[in-house]
Amino acid sequence: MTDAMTQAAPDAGGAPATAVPALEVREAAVNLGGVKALDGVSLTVHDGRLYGLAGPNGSGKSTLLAAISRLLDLTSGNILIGGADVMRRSPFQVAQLGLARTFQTVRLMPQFSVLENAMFGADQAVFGSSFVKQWLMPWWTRGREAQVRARAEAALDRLHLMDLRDELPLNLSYGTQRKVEIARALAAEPHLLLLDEPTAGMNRAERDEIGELLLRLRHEGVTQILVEHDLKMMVDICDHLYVLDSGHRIASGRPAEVIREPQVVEAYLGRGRRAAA
Ligand SMILES: Nc1ncnc2c1ncn2[C@@H]1O[C@H](COP(=O)(O)OP(=O)(O)OP(=O)(O)O)[C@@H](O)[C@H]1O
Repeated sequence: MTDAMTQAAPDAGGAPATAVPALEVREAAVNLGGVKALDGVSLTVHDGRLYGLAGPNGSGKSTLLAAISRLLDLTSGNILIGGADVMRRSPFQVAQLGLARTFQTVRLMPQFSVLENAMFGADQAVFGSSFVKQWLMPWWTRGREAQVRARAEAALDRLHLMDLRDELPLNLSYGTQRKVEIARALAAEPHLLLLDEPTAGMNRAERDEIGELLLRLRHEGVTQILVEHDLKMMVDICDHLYVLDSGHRIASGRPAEVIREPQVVEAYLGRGRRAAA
């Protein structure tokens, strides 16, 4: 299916396509140490929808999220967030466009409490780059701190983590640490949220809880891209599914239909068959 068809299609539960997409990836290519981690990938993400990004190990999903959040350079191609050219901006400036993300491996700061970790997520969104004000106007800083704390507490509350606000991350289970990471991203009150395997290491109940949270965020208008190996979860909650394989986009469309496409089945199963042979 082409992107033009994707935009015209009445995706299940999706909001109408807007004139300026929340995100456009145009022919993105990334070479990493001689490997074509991405090779001409294009995709379009519309406001307020929940997109799945699937693909077997090494297909380029994390590389794509890293490029969108400006943590690595494209070799060629372009990425636009709300029409703004990401490649001309620093990661900080990209966050200012309303982007927040979680990482494949937990990246909490172990010496800080759960609440303080969540406050880091809100910090940049509230303080922006007004460093001079922070030094010269302590009363301004105190006011902003209260805002940061309130946002962090609201985000922790959404994930039922307020009882753990004073704990250090290392005292928490891996699944709970992942939830703190999601809270940190939510504390930024993002418009576009990238989630790299947010349920890895979680039990079934925790996965269901995260699935419900992402659906709630979707109903609140947060545009999301979810990288996830659990295809059932993708089918259950995503409006649209993109599938990568070996750095190429191999499928795009309604999740329940996409996972049955022969090239998707081959990408997931063929690899296992070839390895077993
Ligand atoms: N720093 C790096 N140097 C060289 N090659 C890399 C580097 N990081 C990733 N790659 C390669 O780029 C390709 C895409 O990797 P990427 O991590 O984006 O895949 P993925 O779909 O996220 O995989 P997974 O599901 O296992 O997380 C793989 O072939 C990987 O080995």
